[in-house]
Amino acid sequence: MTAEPYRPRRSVLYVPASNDKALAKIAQLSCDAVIIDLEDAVAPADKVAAREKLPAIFANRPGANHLGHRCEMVVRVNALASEWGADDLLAAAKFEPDGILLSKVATPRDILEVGDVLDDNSAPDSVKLWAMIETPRALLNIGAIAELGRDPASRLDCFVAGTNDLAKDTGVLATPDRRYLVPWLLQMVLAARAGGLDMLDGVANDFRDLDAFARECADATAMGFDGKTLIHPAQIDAANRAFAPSTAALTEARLIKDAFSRAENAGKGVIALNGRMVERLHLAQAEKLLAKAAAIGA
Ligand SMILES: CC(C)(COP(=O)(O)OP(=O)(O)OC[C@H]1O[C@@H](n2cnc3c(N)ncnc32)[C@H](O)[C@@H]1OP(=O)(O)O)[C@@H](O)C(=O)NCCC(=O)NCCSC(=O)C[C@H](O)C(=O)O
Ligand SMILES: [Mg+2]
Repeated sequence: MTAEPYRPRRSVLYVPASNDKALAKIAQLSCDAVIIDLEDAVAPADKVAAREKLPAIFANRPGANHLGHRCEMVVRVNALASEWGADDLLAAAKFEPDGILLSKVATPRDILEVGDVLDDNSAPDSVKLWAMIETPRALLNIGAIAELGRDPASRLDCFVAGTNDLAKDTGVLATPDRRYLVPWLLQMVLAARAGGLDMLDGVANDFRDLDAFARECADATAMGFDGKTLIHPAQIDAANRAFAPSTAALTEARLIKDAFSRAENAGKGVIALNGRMVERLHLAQAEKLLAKAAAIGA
């Protein structure tokens, strides 16, 4: 696997395809990506009409911002086993979204089958697959699913935690501190890293409580998530802040970079910096962080 340039996915907002007012807002939002939802945000009676809005939605695809980033457009389709899934997939693929988010994934086969459909329909390689990790079977199979990320032909690019469905299907209590979900969230991060995938945290349903939301973002950052899925525009700024490198981390990264660039440290694998051991792996980490900060203008 070669390292790809950093693509920010700090804030990823679900927008129900059935909600015209919300759809009209997309161009003004400062989130890194939107997920046009055909799945759980859309009532069964509205599913077909929601899918028929895709041409108009993609006709208004946002352009690049001042840093050259375009808000990614991803479509979440209904489970392939459902009556809508296959048609959703073919309809979404036509608009060459940045990603197609598969709901209720259970096994690697679910990803491979969709990849085959996209290949058969000549979808360009730029159309990636994102997978919801929201079923007990997905969690049990997560290592094998993540392994697909190591093969670019699979198109698998990103995992999204579906904590609402996980709580529903397992009976786990979703407490404000998410203590019973944390082991599974960490397992998702680990698997995503093994497969070279991005990993997005699940949604915070209580969208009016921005203090609780900021705490949840801080926890997600500490757990290693790349960003958070959101349900309301009010959550965007806090997510963008939380998943950006902190000032302290950037200061530390610059110190490490400066130290290794000094003549006396040339060729050294390990140095002492302010009483701490610093290795070249820390330099690589620091350079990655600085590149991330540059990409988001932090
Ligand atoms: C939760 C909501 C139903 C709340 O909507 P509403 O009461 O209309 O909120 P506001 O009045 O505060 O909205 C203010 C304005 O912002 C716009 N808005 C609201 N939400 C969005 C959005 N998601 N994207 C874009 N714009 C949005 C409103 O239209 C208002 O605009 P205006 O009137 O012009 O000022 C609603 O926020 C909502 O529907 N959110 C998304 C819900 C959703 O997509 N759910 C499914 C995904 S979550 C999930 O499935 C998790 C996962 O699968 C799991 O298992 O965990
Ligand atoms: Mg779900």
